[in-house]
Amino acid sequence: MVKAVVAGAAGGIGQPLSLLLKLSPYVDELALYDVVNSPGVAADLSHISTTGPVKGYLAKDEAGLKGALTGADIVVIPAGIPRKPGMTRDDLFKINAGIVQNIIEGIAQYAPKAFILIISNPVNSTVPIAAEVLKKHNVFDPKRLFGVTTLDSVRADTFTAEVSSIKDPKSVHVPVVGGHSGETIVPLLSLTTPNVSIQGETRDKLVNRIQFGGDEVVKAKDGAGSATLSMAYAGFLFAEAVLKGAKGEAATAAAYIHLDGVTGGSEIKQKVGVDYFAVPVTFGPEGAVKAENILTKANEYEQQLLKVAIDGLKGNISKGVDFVANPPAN
Ligand SMILES: NC(=O)C1=CN([C@@H]2O[C@H](COP(=O)(O)OP(=O)(O)OC[C@H]3O[C@@H](n4cnc5c(N)ncnc54)[C@H](O)[C@@H]3O)[C@@H](O)[C@H]2O)C=CC1
Ligand SMILES: O=C([O-])CC(=O)C(=O)O
Repeated sequence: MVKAVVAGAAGGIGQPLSLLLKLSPYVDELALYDVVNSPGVAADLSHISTTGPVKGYLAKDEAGLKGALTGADIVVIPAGIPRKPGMTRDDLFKINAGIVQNIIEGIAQYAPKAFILIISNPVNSTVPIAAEVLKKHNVFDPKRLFGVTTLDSVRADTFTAEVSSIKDPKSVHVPVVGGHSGETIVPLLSLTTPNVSIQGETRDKLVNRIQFGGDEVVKAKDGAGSATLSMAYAGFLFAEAVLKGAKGEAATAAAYIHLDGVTGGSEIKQKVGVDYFAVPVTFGPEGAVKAENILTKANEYEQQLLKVAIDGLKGNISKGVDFVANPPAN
């Protein structure tokens, strides 16, 4: 029996993501947690004729976070505020850092073995925050904590198909590594399958579009938030990959992970010099069983992109670690 929890379930991502999880054969029970409206979303989804109960939990209720998390196998976290035009993901840190910290405190207490999937931005920093909180409670397992970067992969596949006139974007796979914001997102177009040849200005524009795809949506939504539906789809794909692996089925997807503690991770860490990096990960019953070092296969142009990404990630990671080590005065 697999119990999945969505924390931030009443939001723009949370609702469609909960819907997709309700439809998934890999999920037997759904708990929806939020500060508002989660019982309503749960009641709505519970009328869908797929098996498995759905229950809503509000932060202010007695059962609250504890009720939602107890017995959880997987917790997906899209709780927090989204960007408005003119903001960077890092501008969300001030509010979202504390929200993620609070939810992870609950996971450390009530579901320390759950797979944790963090969507809340800035992912480059919220994942280190989560790791530090889990470490404080002596329950940190790098194989079970993931920053969800799947939307970058989904965009890379879609946009690359567009410029290569490939009809079905699902038949394209572009490995995307690094982090999840602007220049920390590194698509390795030279390693695309099937092989595509995209050069010069077309390549530069494509890389830029993948790196700043989030801004495209923020701008188009014009103050009403950021990507929600494509993110719900991407988050669902990632959650299913983790759950397939847990069942012993073959599953691989890129994720932003703590490199120590995952097979192959220390080799990658030696190259990038930071603790966290998004790389292709293979999943198994214990979570991440292998991190694939594809960075050495990147071409010269991509090596330059990697350098810039690593520089950006350093600050994002230390900001997250520092937030837990030296909590800001209220
Ligand atoms: N990793 C990725 O690729 C992506 C990440 N995001 C991020 O996901 C987050 C959520 O985005 P949206 O769903 O559009 O925002 P939203 O504002 O529509 O929904 C967020 C939900 O979180 C809830 N929430 C706030 N504080 C909470 C708390 N302490 N505990 C539980 N729930 C709480 C809100 O009540 C709301 O229902 C944002 O930080 C956004 O930047 C968005 C798109 C892609
Ligand atoms: O752009 C944003 O703020 C939301 C996000 O992470 C994305 O769409 O990739």
